[in-house]
Amino acid sequence: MTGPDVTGPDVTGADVTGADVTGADVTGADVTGAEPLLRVRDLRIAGQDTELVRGLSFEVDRGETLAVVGESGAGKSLTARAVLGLTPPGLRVSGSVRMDGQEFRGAPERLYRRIRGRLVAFVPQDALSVLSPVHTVGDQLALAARSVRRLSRRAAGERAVAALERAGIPDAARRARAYPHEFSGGMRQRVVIAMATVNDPALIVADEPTTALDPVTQDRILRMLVEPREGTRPAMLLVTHDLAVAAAHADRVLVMYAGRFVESGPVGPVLRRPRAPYTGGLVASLPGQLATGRRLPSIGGSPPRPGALPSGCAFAPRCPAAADECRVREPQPREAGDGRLVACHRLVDLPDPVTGLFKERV
Ligand SMILES: Nc1ncnc2c1ncn2[C@@H]1O[C@H](COP(=O)(O)OP(=O)(O)OP(=O)(O)O)[C@@H](O)[C@H]1O
Repeated sequence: MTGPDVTGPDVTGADVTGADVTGADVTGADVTGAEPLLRVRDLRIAGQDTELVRGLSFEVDRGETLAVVGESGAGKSLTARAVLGLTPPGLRVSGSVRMDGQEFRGAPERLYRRIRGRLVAFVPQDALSVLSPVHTVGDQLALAARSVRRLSRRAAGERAVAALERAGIPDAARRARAYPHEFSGGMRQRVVIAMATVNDPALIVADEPTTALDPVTQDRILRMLVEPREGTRPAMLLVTHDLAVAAAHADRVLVMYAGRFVESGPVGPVLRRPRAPYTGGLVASLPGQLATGRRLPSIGGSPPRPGALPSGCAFAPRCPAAADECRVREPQPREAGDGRLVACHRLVDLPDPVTGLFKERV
């Protein structure tokens, strides 16, 4: 199925200028093996009279973790939800969301229900809330397995136990008959991982799944979510406000600001040598920078409300490098080498990295 918007002009829209991004396969209906697992093009999510996500394009390859970072309100969660077909009611979504070569944006809910679990699984912010208190853990896992596969009760039960075992729950066959409240906090988290992985999804969408947990537990859960199964590692779209989590778990990072694309690329280079001033500001305010004895720099001000965006680049009012052009036109993503895309008018004349711009700010 190929939605009309895949071939429409919106998909190759003006805000994606890099040759790789508008590559030949963007408009082609032919799906080749080279297509990434997830390809989002010109995603727009609008409320009553404000655009909340504004023309976002990105890709996630098989087995790769992409962290989506940015301050509160950047549109990270809405983007994740749009990928899952779970955008809150009342919001309008346009653009293209292709998974495994198939267009899903605008697909009927019954199609999305089928792919959620089988192709893509969701681990929400309040991950523990996905567990029902009135059913045994084994029944819940078996139900999740049967919702996407034709399985006998027995086979689904076996799949449930195998998922619990893989998630590190000892004596899984017996524990499958217990209710969530009978598990300790740590074991309940493992049950959630079993739920997310019971159908071997190719992509896991995780929205700040571990924010409330201590760093060691956080680290373990994120690793377990993408543990290879039968030699294949699931891909992950990881929404986080924590750059340290992104650095530890992601292969690539996508930085968002006020619903827009700011910068993307391999996580090490982007965080070590940010090129967009906004990324530079985020990196400069990492607590780790304190260890060097510098004052903690920060980006002055706060992000604009969706209904009160400035003209031009939304970051310009907070940007120490903003020029006249920045207050007039929104920058489009441009190739910046090393698999990097950067949306900044001043890309070519700013220091590389841009972190220094923020050193003297408090
Ligand atoms: N259902 C909704 N109706 C109207 N506006 C919404 C709705 N959901 C989110 N928004 C607005 O959309 C913008 C982006 O929200 P989103 O939750 O995606 O941000 P975020 O980057 O995930 O932030 P956080 O890190 O705080 O979760 C915010 O301004 C938010 O207030």
